[in-house]
Amino acid sequence: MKRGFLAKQKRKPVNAQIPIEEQLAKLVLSNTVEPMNKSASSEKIIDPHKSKSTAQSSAFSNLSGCLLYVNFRAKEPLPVKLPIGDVDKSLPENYKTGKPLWTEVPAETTDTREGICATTVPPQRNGETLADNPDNWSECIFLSRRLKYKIISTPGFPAPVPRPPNVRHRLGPSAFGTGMFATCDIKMGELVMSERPLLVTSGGIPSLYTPPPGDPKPTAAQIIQATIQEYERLLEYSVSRMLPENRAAFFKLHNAHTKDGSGPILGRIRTNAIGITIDTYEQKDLGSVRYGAVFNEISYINHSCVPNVSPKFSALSFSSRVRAIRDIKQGEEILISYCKPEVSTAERQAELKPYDFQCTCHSCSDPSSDAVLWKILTSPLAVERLDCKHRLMCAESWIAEIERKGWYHLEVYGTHLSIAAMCAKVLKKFDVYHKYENIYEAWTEGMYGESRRIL
Ligand SMILES: C[S@@+](CC[C@H](N)C(=O)[O-])C[C@H]1O[C@@H](n2cnc3c(N)ncnc32)[C@H](O)[C@@H]1O
Repeated sequence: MKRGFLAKQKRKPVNAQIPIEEQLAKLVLSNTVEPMNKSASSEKIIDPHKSKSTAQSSAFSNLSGCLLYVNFRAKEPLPVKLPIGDVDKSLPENYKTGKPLWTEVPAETTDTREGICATTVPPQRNGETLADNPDNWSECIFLSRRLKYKIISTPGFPAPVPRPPNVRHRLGPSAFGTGMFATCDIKMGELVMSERPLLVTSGGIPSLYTPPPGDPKPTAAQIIQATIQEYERLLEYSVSRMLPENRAAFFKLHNAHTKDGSGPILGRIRTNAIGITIDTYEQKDLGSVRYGAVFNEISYINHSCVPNVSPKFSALSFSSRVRAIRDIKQGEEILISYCKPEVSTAERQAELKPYDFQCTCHSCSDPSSDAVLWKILTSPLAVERLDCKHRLMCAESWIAEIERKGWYHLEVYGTHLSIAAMCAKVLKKFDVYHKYENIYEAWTEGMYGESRRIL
């Protein structure tokens, strides 16, 4: 429990010695709502255990494109908010677009150098259409050419996009525009649908605009606007590589960013992209990096702070699987959370601002929900000192409370399921043990895309 109002927020010190304009000149544009760390933006291989926990903690975070990162000389990048709403869109005086800073990477690349690239995953050969590959292709902007090589050289790549045995979802009108709905009852852990993204964009865009020497000093806001413009050019190139039906599907998506300087492509990314973790296999190491993905169908899933599904990305099939984290009834709307789960109502509402709506879910509407959330998040500590019998009773009452609230997206639900199962085993209540073990396995399948056993 390191996030949200439980966390002792360590604010990164702003480097006072370096003027903001200079810091902004080395701008890194991030799409994810989570601060990108150095390992993510440089695609460094990271500890697989750590990468697992990152994947878990970010299972629900959507991508709002609400942060800019300034890669100034200090060690940690400084996050700066991307503009939202009706803002001054003036550009630096004498602003001209520069030379493109990206390269195109051939289909079966073995290029492992650093550098921004626009590429297609899986490799698409000249003239291939959806009839040749119904699983589709993703246009990608990677911060290093090495990432594509790592993905396509993973043994077993590309695995087919997994499908449920029958179609379990449809798109249709919802209270929030278009949404996704269940076409049959779906059990906790089951696959609702899966899909390869239309577009995958880097978590960070380094220094796409630098004011020419001798030019009048631009303001911080002008540098942000120029960077957004440069980024849109790269995005235009990537979108121009799409199959026409994919491009049409992309431009059909909602754009909540029409007044803040975002171009039509960045605006759609900020409205519709979902944070994904790309885990790749290279020699004996797992590399894990954060990107953002826009989908033909998954991007129509609306938000609730009380979601009923979790999307999880697999690099092997290069697709996201949407699984139920609780039983879903036929006709129910499928909902994900665009914000972090374990934070207060005010923090969630602030995170949702770039999507341009006010959440009215029952957690947001209930003034007592923050206090209950706090109690639930700290509850495993309270049961720690109890004997097995009372620990089981307490864990069961927290499980019931979480289920009443519908907060299956909280990791603490899994904690209490495993506490209850382990206590029941010690007390030789094997029917109770199996009950919680089964729920735990189905729930982990839904939450993390893999069924985990209680050890
Ligand atoms: C990723 S899109 C979802 C699909 C969208 N409903 C559509 O018709 O294209 C995100 C947008 O959907 C709307 N939306 C999603 N969840 C919402 C909610 N809980 N309440 C109100 N509007 C919501 C907002 O306009 C938001 O910017």
